[in-house]
Amino acid sequence: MNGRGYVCLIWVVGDRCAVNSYVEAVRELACEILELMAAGLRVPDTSMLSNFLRDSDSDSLLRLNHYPPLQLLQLLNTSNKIGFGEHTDPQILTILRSNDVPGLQISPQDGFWVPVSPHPSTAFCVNVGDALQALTNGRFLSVRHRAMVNSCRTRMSMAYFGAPAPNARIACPPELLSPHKPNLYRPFTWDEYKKATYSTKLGDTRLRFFTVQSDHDDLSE
Ligand SMILES: O=C(O)CCC(=O)C(=O)O
Ligand SMILES: [Fe+2]
Repeated sequence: MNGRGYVCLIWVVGDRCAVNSYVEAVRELACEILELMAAGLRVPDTSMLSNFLRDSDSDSLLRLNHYPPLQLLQLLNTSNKIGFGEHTDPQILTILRSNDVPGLQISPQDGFWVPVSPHPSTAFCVNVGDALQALTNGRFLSVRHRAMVNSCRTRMSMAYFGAPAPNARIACPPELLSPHKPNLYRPFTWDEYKKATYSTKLGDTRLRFFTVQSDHDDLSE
């Protein structure tokens, strides 16, 4: 247990070849999605977002989550139905798939949770992360989500988090700025954002430390 519920984080060490092929394929998918998003935003350089993931120093990662069934957890005298507490993903884009056990929920609005049905053989769930929200000046919003445990079945999920390189500068392109849409976030590096992530709680909205108005906010408050 890692203090985030009953999620068991496994860093992949098994069949490297299969894992590498999977990561390459989902990275390509994420890049194509980001290029379509950039085109939709009419950014002249449509690879401006995908380049972050293609960078050889990209901090992208693959995470496997394992949620034992509630019945089993109750034998251990714990009955927390939340497997992974509510949060937004800090990175640019997440490509997630799970086995056929439901559990993922998204919150389009405070206090409301909408279940996302699993489609293990036909569909991925794609989450906008905080860095993409900043890069698009809030045109795309990072989605708050959580994962519940199932009462009798084990749930497993696999998430590819497409991230920038540590020293990459996260700044909205000038084409997305106008007097009516001024910059919401000050430029920051991915390293700075990761530090903010580590020094706050899982469910915190860390982008607030990077809003233009909060230039002088103290992370330790
Ligand atoms: O297991 C899930 O469906 C969600 C996992 C998740 O949100 C994460 O790993 O960041
Ligand atoms: Fe997540």
